[in-house]
Amino acid sequence: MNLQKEDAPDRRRYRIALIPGDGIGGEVVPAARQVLESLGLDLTFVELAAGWETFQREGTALPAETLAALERCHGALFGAVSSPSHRVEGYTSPIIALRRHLDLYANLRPVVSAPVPGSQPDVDLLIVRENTECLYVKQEQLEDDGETAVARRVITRRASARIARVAFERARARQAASARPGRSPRVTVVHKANVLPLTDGLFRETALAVAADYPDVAVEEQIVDSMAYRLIREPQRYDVILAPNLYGDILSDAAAALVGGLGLVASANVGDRFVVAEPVHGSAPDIAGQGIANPVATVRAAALLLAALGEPEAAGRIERAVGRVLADGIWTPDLGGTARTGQVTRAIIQALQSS
Ligand SMILES: NC(=O)c1ccc[n+]([C@@H]2O[C@H](COP(=O)([O-])OP(=O)(O)OC[C@H]3O[C@@H](n4cnc5c(N)ncnc54)[C@H](O)[C@@H]3O)[C@@H](O)[C@H]2O)c1
Ligand SMILES: O=C(O)CC[C@H](C(=O)O)[C@@H](O)C(=O)O
Repeated sequence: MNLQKEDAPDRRRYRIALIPGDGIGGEVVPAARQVLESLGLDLTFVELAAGWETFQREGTALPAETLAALERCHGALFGAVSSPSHRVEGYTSPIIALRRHLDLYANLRPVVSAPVPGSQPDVDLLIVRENTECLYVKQEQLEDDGETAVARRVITRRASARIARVAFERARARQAASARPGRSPRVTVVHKANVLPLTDGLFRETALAVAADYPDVAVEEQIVDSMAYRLIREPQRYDVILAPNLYGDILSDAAAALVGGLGLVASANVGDRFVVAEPVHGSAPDIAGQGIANPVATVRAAALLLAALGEPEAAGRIERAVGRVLADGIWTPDLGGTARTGQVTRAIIQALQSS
């Protein structure tokens, strides 16, 4: 008997947390939810609070109920939060807190050419960003004189080794999936060990030691400033870029600019037991509330979430539908178009249904 997937006894159910957050998070997460709902998978959604507005309402940016509810979910889709650029007593970025709390130690950010204005051709790279330490331990202090501020930057061999393994494993997997036909897999280790030989030196040394276990994957190293330069000059030469937390943060926004912008680029925060997918962009206060946010990055984040949950086929369907909509020129203003968030979302759902 040929069972429809919906009738199959082994059909898996997923409980997915949605955390819209602030600003355009409240526009692009509902858009991605509609796309997920149109797939015919067995998904239930739980909407959870976090962010600046939550902080103003409840005195915490990441309520205990949100953390407790996440325990009962298979994975989460996060929108974006508005973190203030000045110190606010009691506020801490919920996405940074979630990464550490859930030990989501790998931040995976695929950057791929798109059929949109401003995208470089033939870019297909993956930024593998360490996601738990570096300056993100957030241990800052103002000295007694009030004139000097100090931040602690932590790099450990353990975290460097586990993120390096992720990078080399992904390089292998990308090769197997022929992400870059005819080219050998390669990991570029980013650091600033010429100036920071202890912290970045440890990251570099650990990554190069892990490389020895992957003789089939080429390894090279690149100092972060020249990495920024070469990334923009010749993005096509890169495959997997392995970076400590802050360098990975900065390089991923720069890389997004090479393929059509922040409206298109997604990421998955992955640990051994949980995944939180999110767009690379923030809450975009400059366009929030206007209905013109590009939903593609968050829709792609939903695809990364499904892939991480073990539904690569559904993830591939979403990616192909997004590709078709972009190729058809259905673009929000960030891409030079006039489409609104809802139009792009409906076009993606239509493309899914006709596939
Ligand atoms: N993971 C997160 O929650 C996250 C990530 C980055 C920034 N932030 C926060 O977001 C806030 C705003 O930061 P920012 O302005 O520096 O960066 P941003 O990423 O929010 O915006 C940068 C620029 O890109 C544009 N943009 C971003 N996403 C877009 C989309 N989907 N469609 C169309 N245009 C888009 C914005 O309009 C803006 O011009 C800050 O408070 C910051 O702390 C949060
Ligand atoms: O603004 C925040 O609360 C977090 C921003 C966040 C980061 O990792 O620094 C963002 O830049 C990102 O790349 O996810």
